[in-house]
Amino acid sequence: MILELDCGNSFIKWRVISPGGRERICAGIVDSDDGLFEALAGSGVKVQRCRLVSVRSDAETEQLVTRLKASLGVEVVCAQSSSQVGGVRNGYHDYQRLGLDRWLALLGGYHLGQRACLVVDLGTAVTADFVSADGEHLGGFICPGLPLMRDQLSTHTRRIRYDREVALAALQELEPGRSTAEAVERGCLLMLRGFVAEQLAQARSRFPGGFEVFLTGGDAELVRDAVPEAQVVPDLVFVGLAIACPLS
Ligand SMILES: Nc1ncnc2c1ncn2[C@@H]1O[C@H](COP(=O)(O)OP(=O)(O)OP(=O)(O)O)[C@@H](O)[C@H]1O
Ligand SMILES: CC(C)(CO)[C@@H](O)C(=O)NCCC(=O)O
Ligand SMILES: [K+]
Repeated sequence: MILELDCGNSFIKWRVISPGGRERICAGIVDSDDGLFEALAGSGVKVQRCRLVSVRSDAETEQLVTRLKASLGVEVVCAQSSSQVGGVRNGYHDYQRLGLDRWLALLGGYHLGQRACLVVDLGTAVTADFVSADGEHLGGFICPGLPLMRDQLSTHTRRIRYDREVALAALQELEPGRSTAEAVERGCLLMLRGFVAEQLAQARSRFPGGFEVFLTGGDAELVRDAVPEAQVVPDLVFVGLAIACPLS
């Protein structure tokens, strides 16, 4: 079995796939390293190999890798920055600065789409990246994701306060809010949808020959009806991880 990890700023997404990579055995989302080891122990699967991508600090990533090696007794392969992989060329001036989750998601998108693509990842941060039909990464955009937008509002104002359950209910529709929770939750979601719509408009003018749109990340579902033509691929980073870190 192969254990795959996507270590983001807020959560670790994990999954276990069959040795050939065709079958997904189990998967989950945890909010800490401890949570990961608990979930793995609970799943009862025997892991033989492990690969991961992390956008955490080098120290945090090394700590997790050390613990994985010790507790599972396996080698751990970490995705690394690269200027070129799988027919895609990194578009950053300094390719090492491009977030590895973005790099893998766009490798995955280009691999699945086989033509120009727009990849939008909606997590703690929201990112959009453009890849041309011939595999040139044209760069992208980063903005705060929904969790950061709402936290900033409540941190920097005195009267914006409401609890999490009210927030979830507020997103059932997008009429102008009649409570603080509705006004903030819907306002932030409209900002996200506006961002995604703008990326789509940019892709249309950049790629007149057509393109694929991929949505991924924990909040992808919240914007999907703003982009009916998009494919929602929750595991897109893992598609790219398999390309960047093939296990022989
Ligand atoms: N089961 C879940 N557990 C946690 N968050 C979830 C879950 N399902 C959906 N989400 C949403 O996913 C968002 C987090 O997205 P995601 O897990 O893609 O990124 P992240 O790890 O926080 O950050 P990064 O962008 O650095 O990967 C949260 O805002 C939350 O609303
Ligand atoms: C933007 C995030 C936080 C998204 O997870 C990550 O890709 C990252 O830390 N990137 C580094 C900065 C950059 O991509 O330019
Ligand atoms: K991510």
